[in-house]
Amino acid sequence: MTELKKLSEARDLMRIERIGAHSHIRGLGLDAGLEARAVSEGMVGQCAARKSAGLILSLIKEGKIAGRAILLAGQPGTGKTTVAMGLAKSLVAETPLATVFASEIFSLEMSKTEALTQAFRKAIGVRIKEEAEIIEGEVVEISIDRPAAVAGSSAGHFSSKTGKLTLKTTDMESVYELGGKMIEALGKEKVQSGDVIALDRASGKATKLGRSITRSSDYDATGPSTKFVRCPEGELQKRKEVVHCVALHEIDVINSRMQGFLALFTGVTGEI
Ligand SMILES: Nc1ncnc2c1ncn2[C@@H]1O[C@H](COP(=O)(O)OP(=O)(O)OP(=O)(O)O)[C@@H](O)[C@H]1O
Repeated sequence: MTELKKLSEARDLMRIERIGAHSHIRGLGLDAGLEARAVSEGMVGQCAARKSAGLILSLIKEGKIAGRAILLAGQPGTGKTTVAMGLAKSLVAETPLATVFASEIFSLEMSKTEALTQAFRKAIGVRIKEEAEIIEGEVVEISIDRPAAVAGSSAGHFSSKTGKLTLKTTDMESVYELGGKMIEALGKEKVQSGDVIALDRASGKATKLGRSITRSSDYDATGPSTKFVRCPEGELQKRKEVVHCVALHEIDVINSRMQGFLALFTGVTGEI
């Protein structure tokens, strides 16, 4: 199920997490008694502030501080944003952390009300559960045809490619026609024969679950990150529950696009 959760990450369609000044923060670094450890989860020192934030954290978890605000005050660069981020990371992994810059509020392009509304909606995350049709199996063969480049189009244009993907489980084997979108997704994941993959037909997402155990002796040069998994059993096509975690602002952005909100769930074409 943990592998399948990966498929549900709709957020990477829209949000790119860049390495920044706060990327090393993974939590508040507190022990079970909410005391701050000297060095933990990317945090160093500032034990009193972290302990206080831990108190707020327990109030949030108990649902006793809804609708209230906390003001952190201090000299520039003393770790106010860091504590806020540690707090967000200590809640569930998908807790959104929205930052607002003064230049966004005092902007000629956007009204102050709009900028603040967006900031609030960026800070509210929702979980959307849906049942998705997933194809899960071991890759027997993958072949991609690259037609000769047409004048005027870029040579590596994905949509002009077609291909075939043979997948098997312990009980069955099937050949699927591949569309441009899925070829791109498989290419990104560097899928090759012997990999066990899960394909989300609707969103055109491919997830590599690992290499099949039966192929473990094929290569002697496998990295430490190579995970060996069993070839799936039963039907290739399965219905699984997928959870999308999105901020209200992201739903607003999708809604303002041509395809609308359904673009989150449905693919553009019927092919996989
Ligand atoms: N306790 C800490 N442990 C580890 N890194 C820290 C800690 N406090 C601050 N930092 C790091 O110091 C830098 C500045 O911290 P931060 O941006 O949180 O300060 P700030 O008070 O929000 O600043 P400003 O007032 O300018 O917004 C960041 O790179 C942050 O990761």
